[in-house]
Amino acid sequence: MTEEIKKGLAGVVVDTTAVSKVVQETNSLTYRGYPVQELAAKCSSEEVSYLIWNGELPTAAQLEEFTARERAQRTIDDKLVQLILDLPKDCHPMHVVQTAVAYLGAVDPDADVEGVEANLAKAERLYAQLPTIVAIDHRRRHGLDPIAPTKDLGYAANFFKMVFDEVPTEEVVRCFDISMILYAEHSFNASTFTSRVITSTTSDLYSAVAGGIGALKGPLHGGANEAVMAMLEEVGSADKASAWIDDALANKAKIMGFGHRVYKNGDSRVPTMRKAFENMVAAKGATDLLDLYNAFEEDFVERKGIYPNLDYPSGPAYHLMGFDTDQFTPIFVMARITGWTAHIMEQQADNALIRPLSAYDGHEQREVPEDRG
Ligand SMILES: CC(=O)SCCNC(=O)CCNC(=O)[C@H](O)C(C)(C)COP(=O)(O)OP(=O)(O)OC[C@H]1O[C@@H](n2cnc3c(N)ncnc32)[C@H](O)[C@@H]1OP(=O)(O)O
Ligand SMILES: O=C([O-])CC(=O)C(=O)O
Repeated sequence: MTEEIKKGLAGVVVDTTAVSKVVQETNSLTYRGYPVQELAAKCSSEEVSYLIWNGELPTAAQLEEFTARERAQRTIDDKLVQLILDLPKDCHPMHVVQTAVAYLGAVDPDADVEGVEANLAKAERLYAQLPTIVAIDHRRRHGLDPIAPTKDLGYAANFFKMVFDEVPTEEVVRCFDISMILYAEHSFNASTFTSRVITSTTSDLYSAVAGGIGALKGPLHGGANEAVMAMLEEVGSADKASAWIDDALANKAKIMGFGHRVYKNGDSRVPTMRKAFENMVAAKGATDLLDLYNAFEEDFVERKGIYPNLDYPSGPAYHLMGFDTDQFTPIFVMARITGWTAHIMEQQADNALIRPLSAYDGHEQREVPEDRG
């Protein structure tokens, strides 16, 4: 029998989803039917998370209840704080986030309770606590004590306060919030699919999220926002972009922040995030970085016809917000927790074990030799 191999599952439709729709032909993305650009223009990231989980935008009363629940759950227990503080300072922050999620699963007596109600409660708790986890990890690496979350600030502003002990201008907070909206969900990407595979075995939500974190870490996926910044720093300035690209292409390197499995003519989210990045450039007076960003993009697109993905503008935007490069992907986790958990609930509601086939190309069957030398 000759099987057709779909390497990387490219082009394979494996299930249905009502969470979001990515349309390659029109470069469009909708969450529960709403265009992501409109959500970014008109909503807070909290409203968008509510939408992704519940299928509808919240009313004012629903939003008030949801944000009150979120704010009330931000504090993490002292044992988890200590666990984070005890991890090696030079480990990747994604390992810290993954360890913290595994811990939260270990101490949740309802970890294995299935169903939307139980899983939504866990999803909301993770959403509320991930910023606290990321902030503590940032501060310990700088030799600083944790800063407790405050109930008086919104999701994004509270995160800045916990990381930097100050809240930047409203404009900077809004740029960050927009990145949270754009990163929240993207159909069957590698990390969401990983979470769905784990859920399909009837494993628990924490295990599925921890698996998603592992998949997101890789530079071909979420890790690209860190790799973009490292690359731009290595290039140095706009006038060096062309020669750097020459070298990279001669070495057959993948250029980080460009290309996408689904979008071949540009990522639906890039124009919105690019605008947010430009706002950050204006706020920080970082025109050199914008010049480099533009020169690099123009040169690479002209040569290869491969367009930037969301990680290209978000990496330098986070840099200008003051975050360390190796915290960019944990910040992505803070946003994507919403999408992952919505998919976990969707998978659980109509489950089939995900188990594809493979074509064998190893040794012919053979006998184990008696004499093995
Ligand atoms: C939030 C996110 O996860 S968005 C994705 C973030 N990842 C990155 O930015 C990493 C860089 N990009 C890539 O590696 C790829 O574009 C991926 C992994 C995102 C998508 O890959 P695929 O859909 O498998 O595309 P594929 O690898 O088949 O690319 C098709 C061709 O374009 C080339 N190509 C695609 N992206 C790039 C790139 N960034 N740099 C150089 N060449 C590229 C490939 O080498 C390939 O060329 P070939 O046909 O001569 O072999
Ligand atoms: O959809 C993908 O393959 C990757 C991506 O852009 C995302 O997860 O946001």
